[in-house]
Amino acid sequence: MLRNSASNIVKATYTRRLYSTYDSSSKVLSSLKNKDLIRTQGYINGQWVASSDNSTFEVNNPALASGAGTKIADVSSMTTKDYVRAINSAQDAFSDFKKTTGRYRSDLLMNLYRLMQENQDDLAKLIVLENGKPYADAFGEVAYASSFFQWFAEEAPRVYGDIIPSALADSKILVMRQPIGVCGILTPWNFPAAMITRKLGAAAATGCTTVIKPASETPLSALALAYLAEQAGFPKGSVNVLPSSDAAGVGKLMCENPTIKKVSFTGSTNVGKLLMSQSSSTLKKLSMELGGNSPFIVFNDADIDKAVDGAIGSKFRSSGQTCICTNRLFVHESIYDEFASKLTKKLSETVKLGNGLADGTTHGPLIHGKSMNKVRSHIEDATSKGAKVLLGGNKREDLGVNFHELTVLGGVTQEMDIFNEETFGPVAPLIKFKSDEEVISLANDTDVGLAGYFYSSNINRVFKVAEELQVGMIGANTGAISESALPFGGVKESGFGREGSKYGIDDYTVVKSVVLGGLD
Ligand SMILES: NC(=O)c1ccc[n+]([C@@H]2O[C@H](COP(=O)([O-])OP(=O)(O)OC[C@H]3O[C@@H](n4cnc5c(N)ncnc54)[C@H](O)[C@@H]3O)[C@@H](O)[C@H]2O)c1
Ligand SMILES: O=CCCC(=O)O
Repeated sequence: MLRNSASNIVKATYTRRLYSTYDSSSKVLSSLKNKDLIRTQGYINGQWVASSDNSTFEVNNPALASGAGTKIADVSSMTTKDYVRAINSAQDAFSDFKKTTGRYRSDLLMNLYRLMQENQDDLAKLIVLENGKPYADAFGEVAYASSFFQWFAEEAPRVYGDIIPSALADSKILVMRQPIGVCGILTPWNFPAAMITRKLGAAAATGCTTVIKPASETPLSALALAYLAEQAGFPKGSVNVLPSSDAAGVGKLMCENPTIKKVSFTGSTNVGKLLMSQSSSTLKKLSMELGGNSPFIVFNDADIDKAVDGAIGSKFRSSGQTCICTNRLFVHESIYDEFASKLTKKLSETVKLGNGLADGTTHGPLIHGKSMNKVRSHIEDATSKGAKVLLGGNKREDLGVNFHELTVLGGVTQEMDIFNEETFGPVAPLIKFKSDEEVISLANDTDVGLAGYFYSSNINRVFKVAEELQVGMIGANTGAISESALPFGGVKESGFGREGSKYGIDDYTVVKSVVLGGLD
């Protein structure tokens, strides 16, 4: 589904081993080729340490969310005291790391990229265990995640300054870009590796040091990356990874701590707003990659078969649990019936729900009960207001408590919750439209603006709609936009800052100007 597919980025052999649907998590862990990747303690100042109060939390497999074999591991729950130690060690490390050359940091990042390739199969299995996505998607995520290290390895030696002519004949203005300092990184569970590498790659390329809190649902992938960073030769203190069950306490600390100069967060808009208010006391530089409500528009001149494929990829990737997943599917009234029937037919012929490590699985479970509740409430609200279930519509408790059928709803309108809120689950709501003006206005009728998609064969329409949609990223005639070269980020309440791409460097640097006088 990703343009950075495993086949064209990472050459590691796809050595999938099939598991029975109900194999315990520990059996899968014990099958990993590189057991050193399995880490359950925090990584501070180059050392693996338990939490200062010895507390731990459970990491569970969402595909087996009840019964034997569910628990994957007990992981140290690092306290705010541990975080302060990590922040101080990152500050100590920064004094040397900021002086290293871009070429040196490029080599470190390239080492890490290669190590991820070598361990791609094991890293993918860890992702399946803790996130639930199918193995092929997890394998693709490792490729996608590692591509940020490759990308930023290539950017690290190219963090250029500038020379600006002065108004004074005897002066010149020199502009340099310097690393901002210690960065706090807070990431979600839906891409346990890629949301970290997209931030860590840019930070390390510029000479920043980092303190990383992975989501408590998916700390094992993050700790495996910390181990690989150690192997890649990152100096002690330059990368610290601290799992914790105290998200609110750690978030507040990171925002209020004066040593941390930047916080980068990926997650929901509500938590983003809270972090922004907590950061006001230190005027912290922030990057916010927040929630979306992506429109997907099929115009009457679209190639319908391609639009169906694009919609399936964009809506149901990771069972609808990505921030750029389609949330509202607008279809022109003249092709609505044909599109709806082709979409439901293709889904019913190709989808197999199940454990991500089982043979043939195309879609895995939701992450937890909170997500299931949102999916159920959106379906129930929409059907109570007149929407029709065209496909799916039910839980699949026979597979596990977190499984839900891929669902298509017809006749969705603006009054329904699903139109106005991000479902973050496998429900595609179809909405009919008549004119370009109407659909652009409907698509923009939301407080958030992360991604948008549309299919049209008319080049004039392509430019017009691309200009009119209020989003940070657009897929025109494609439902797959993610790659390291893309400036990733949103507008409106989807946040600010751009990750990946050449712009990704900007958020981790500050501009310093030197007026050089007396040059006559
Ligand atoms: N824009 C993006 O790139 C992107 C990527 C993934 C997810 N998301 C958004 O995230 C949401 C789904 O994920 P979620 O429900 O787990 O989001 P969430 O905001 O609840 O959690 C995201 C992360 O923030 C942490 N967190 C929770 N409360 C916190 C607090 N008070 N202080 C600091 N950290 C805190 C969580 O532990 C987790 O690691 C969706 O809205 C989705 O669009 C956005
Ligand atoms: O969910 C957020 C990130 C999705 C992506 O990078 O493709």
